[in-house]
Amino acid sequence: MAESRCVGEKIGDYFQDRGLSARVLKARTILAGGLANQSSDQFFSRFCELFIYLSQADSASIALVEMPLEHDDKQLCFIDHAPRIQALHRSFYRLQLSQTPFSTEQMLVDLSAPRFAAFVAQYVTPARWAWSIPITADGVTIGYFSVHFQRVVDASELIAMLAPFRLRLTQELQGVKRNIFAFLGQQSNFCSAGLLVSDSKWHVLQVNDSYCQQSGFSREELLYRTLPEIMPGLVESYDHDSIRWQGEFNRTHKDGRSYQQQETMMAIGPGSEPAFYLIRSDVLSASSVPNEQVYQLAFYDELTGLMNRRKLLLELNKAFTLAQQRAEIGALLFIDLDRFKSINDSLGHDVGDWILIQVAKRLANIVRGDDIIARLGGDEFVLLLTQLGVNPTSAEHQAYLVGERLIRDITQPFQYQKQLLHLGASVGISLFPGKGQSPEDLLRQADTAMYHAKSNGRQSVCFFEQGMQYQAEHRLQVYSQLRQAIDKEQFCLYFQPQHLTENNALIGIEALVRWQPPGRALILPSQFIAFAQESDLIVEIGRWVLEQACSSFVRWQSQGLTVAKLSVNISAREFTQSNFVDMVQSVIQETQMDPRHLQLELTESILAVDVENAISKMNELKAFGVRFSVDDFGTGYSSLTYLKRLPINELKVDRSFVRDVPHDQQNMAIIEAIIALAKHLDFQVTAEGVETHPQLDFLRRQGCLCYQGFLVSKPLALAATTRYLRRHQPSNV
Ligand SMILES: Nc1nc2c(ncn2[C@@H]2O[C@H](COP(=O)(O)O[C@H]3[C@@H](O)[C@H](n4cnc5c(=O)[nH]c(N)nc54)O[C@@H]3COP(=O)(O)O)[C@@H](O)[C@H]2O)c(=O)[nH]1
Repeated sequence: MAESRCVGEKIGDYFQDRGLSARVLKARTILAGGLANQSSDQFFSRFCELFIYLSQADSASIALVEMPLEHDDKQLCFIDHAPRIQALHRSFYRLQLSQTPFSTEQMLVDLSAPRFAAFVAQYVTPARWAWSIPITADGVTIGYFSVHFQRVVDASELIAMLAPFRLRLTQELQGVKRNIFAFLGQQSNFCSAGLLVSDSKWHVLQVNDSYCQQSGFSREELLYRTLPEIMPGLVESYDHDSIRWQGEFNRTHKDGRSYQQQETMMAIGPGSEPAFYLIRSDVLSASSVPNEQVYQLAFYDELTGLMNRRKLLLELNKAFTLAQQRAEIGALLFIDLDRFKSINDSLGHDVGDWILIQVAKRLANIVRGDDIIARLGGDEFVLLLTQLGVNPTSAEHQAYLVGERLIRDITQPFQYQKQLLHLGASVGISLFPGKGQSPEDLLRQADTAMYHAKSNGRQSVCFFEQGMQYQAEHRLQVYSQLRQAIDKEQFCLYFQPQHLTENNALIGIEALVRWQPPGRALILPSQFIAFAQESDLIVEIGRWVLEQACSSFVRWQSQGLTVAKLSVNISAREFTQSNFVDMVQSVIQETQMDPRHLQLELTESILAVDVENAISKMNELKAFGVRFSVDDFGTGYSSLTYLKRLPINELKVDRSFVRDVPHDQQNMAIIEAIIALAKHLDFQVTAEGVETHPQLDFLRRQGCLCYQGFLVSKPLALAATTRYLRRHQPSNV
């Protein structure tokens, strides 16, 4: 049998092998460097180019799997491809799609098998091996990455090379899917005009039924070809400077008839360099859809009906010119919703979409006739206020009042079925026209100010100041350094022991992450965790921490070094991921950790966002044996009602309360109250940050079961933890 399928290797297994060869590490480094600053537009082609170079392959492609408009068969859209390899790659992808039960597995195929003979024969130097791996999101295959080789292939090496980039690959593919297919898929069913979408290199990515009927060609015959082949003369005539370009052409039907059609072409996608083009074709004798519809598709957000980024930039240009002519001030308010992501992740995209529509309606109620509202994508909205007068102080004040009002309106709960959903908003404002300021600058400045509003504790309004620009650049720098730290595995774990107050026996250890850049001092979590949380990198870091902590714990157990519990910190972004429970379970399985020893530390704020969802996730893991503690207890907002309903095992008294014991009577009273509450609810209590004997004596007297802190031990590196565990085994104490 010439074909070998790597049966049994599931995606989750790919990450197990940590004994990576120098070649793989070098390839990862080059890929990370080459991809770090790639925009979404360039990402796929750069990825393929680098992968071909590093794996000494012949060709590579990335394809998106999508249900077609007729719902008959799965479609493939080549995101990146060289025309000469299309047929070969396509036949391979089709084969993979037909293997439904194996669709989450990689495939390695010998192309000398008879079934590929017809395709291989078309090439002067056909590849010998084809390797393909699915790209999955939430367990669903959304695309494939495929590489073809002359040489014999080591699939495990390819997987190891790819592993750190899978998440980005998935995210980029999801972005394309959202942009293009949602856009065209929904519109084309009711559009009797022909519609095609091409990428910036003129490859046809999607076409609707009407175009197939007009031209007589099937979708299969049109996809993957180029616009110059299908519509000769169009690209050459197209005026890149016009927003919506139109021309008339004589076309030839598949059956040889010639007919005349009007073709309208416009660029879509963010920024000044469009990623896609939309082409509408109207057979001149029979057009029933108004051009208005095409305009609507290109300039308005499909979900909310608000203007999109492209239209906003056009309006901004107009507003700038007018403001300059009239010497009047305007303001741009950049709005980002707080907690939207948690709701979207936990309650699903339908609820997320519903919320966005409601927010759009509330914003519409705030604005005056001339003001403009746009949705830039995700949970980002923009309000453009014009004609705020000539006095900067007064203009600033008016913009501030609108910002405050919109925060107030958005903060009002949204009633979704029987649930009340709570959102917030952070608002950044930049005034215009400024010296040398372009519409794009204005948008960037308001975005930067919004970021500051968010880091000021959310729900606030912040004006742009020049110094913020430098901070924004700094953030970008930290982001790419953290990204590299993940790819190059520059993190390590420290462990802090936890002891019983009564007899000082060792009861647990808490895993605490550190960042060790080569040749530089160790970086504490306070310097990067908050940033990792904002940028979502925490999801990857968190998984790594859990894997490493569990693996170390299991290794200690196998050496006879026992300790009752391993605590691991979980951040809100990790917990609200829809696959959080699966992720924890798969790490437990991969590392063979006994879940009864694992305690996940969640903060009060995580639990307060969406209690029902938190309860269901925690119960699922509790059934598996996992335990939970509430970290930094007393510093956030805890409703006693939900505390009772959550499957919690332990409360951790925050070290800010312990710090001034025995001098601060108020904090001592709070500690007493927490311990009493825990007793009633049958939770254990661990006090954090214990540094002195009087603090320990006080906690012991109050009946606090466990403590951790510098008094007994600082967090220890791996080898020091092993020695510590050895010293504190019951037999050695
Ligand atoms: N999501 C994740 N968050 C993490 C992870 N690792 C850490 N963190 C978060 O960072 C916070 C700070 O951690 P760290 O700098 O490691 O500080 C810990 C201890 O060093 C410190 N500590 C412990 N005892 C004392 C003491 O006696 N005095 C004193 N001044 N500091 C002390 O407290 C931190 C442990 O606290 P806690 O987690 O609340 O138990 C940390 O709080 C996490 O929120 C991670 O992997 N993922």
